[in-house]
Amino acid sequence: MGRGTMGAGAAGMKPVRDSPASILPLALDGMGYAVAGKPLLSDITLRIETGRRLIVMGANGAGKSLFLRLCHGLIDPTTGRRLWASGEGRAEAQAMVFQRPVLLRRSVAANLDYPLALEGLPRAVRRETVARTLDRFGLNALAERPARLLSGGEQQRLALARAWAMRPQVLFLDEPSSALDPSATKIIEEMVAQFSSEGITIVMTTHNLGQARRLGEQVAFLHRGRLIEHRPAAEFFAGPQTPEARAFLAGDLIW
Ligand SMILES: Nc1ncnc2c1ncn2[C@@H]1O[C@H](COP(=O)(O)OP(=O)(O)OP(=O)(O)O)[C@@H](O)[C@H]1O
Repeated sequence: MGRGTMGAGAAGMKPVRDSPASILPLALDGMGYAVAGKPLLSDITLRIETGRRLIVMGANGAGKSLFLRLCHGLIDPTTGRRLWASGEGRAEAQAMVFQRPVLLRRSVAANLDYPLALEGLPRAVRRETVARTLDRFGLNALAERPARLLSGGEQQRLALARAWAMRPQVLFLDEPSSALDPSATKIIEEMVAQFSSEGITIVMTTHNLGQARRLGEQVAFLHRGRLIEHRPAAEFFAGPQTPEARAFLAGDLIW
């Protein structure tokens, strides 16, 4: 893990709120999503366990982004159920980061502060949290820069740092490094691995098979809106059980 890149460790980082009850595991029970009667996701049943790293894979249009959006609660299932252990997936216990980060037209520091303020945290706690987050992720030199003028890699680092500062129990990542070069991708992977080592549950889509191998503990493979494999990553990569997943992995080798 690139300590130099990441700055100071998490030791001493105070949670922004008292230890809340776990919202996980998340059980999806026959979950589906249809638009105008057309099913886009069908009959998804799986459990997302506390502290795991689940990689969601599949070809373009397989339903990966919809899957994340449904889990996170941006949209609701039209069939089946999404059941958090806590009853509700409290918004403050989850975060989502997209392929293209959604940043405010403000400084880097203000982008970190904003969601903390929305949470109603006192100014002193916010100031300390922002300072520690900047320090931890090597963002000090960028603190006063307009966030939207950062490079793509810096913007994504900020988006992940901002999510982390909220101390989520589960982080949904939708192709967080697909627009980035290899060195920026490496930093994003290091951040994800650190979050995971702190106990944050990771649910992530990626088209990068190397990344899926490096970060995945479990793989959920979607094909045309259906979950056709859900297994430990090592088993999945050693021998996918379905012809669709085999073809997908073979395609990557040919590429
Ligand atoms: N609101 C919507 N209305 C109609 N169709 C939709 C809607 N949202 C998504 N779709 C369709 O559902 C399918 C799955 O979309 P989704 O974005 O989840 O795919 P994906 O696996 O993330 O693909 P990619 O790898 O290209 O990002 C696609 O065919 C998409 O066009």
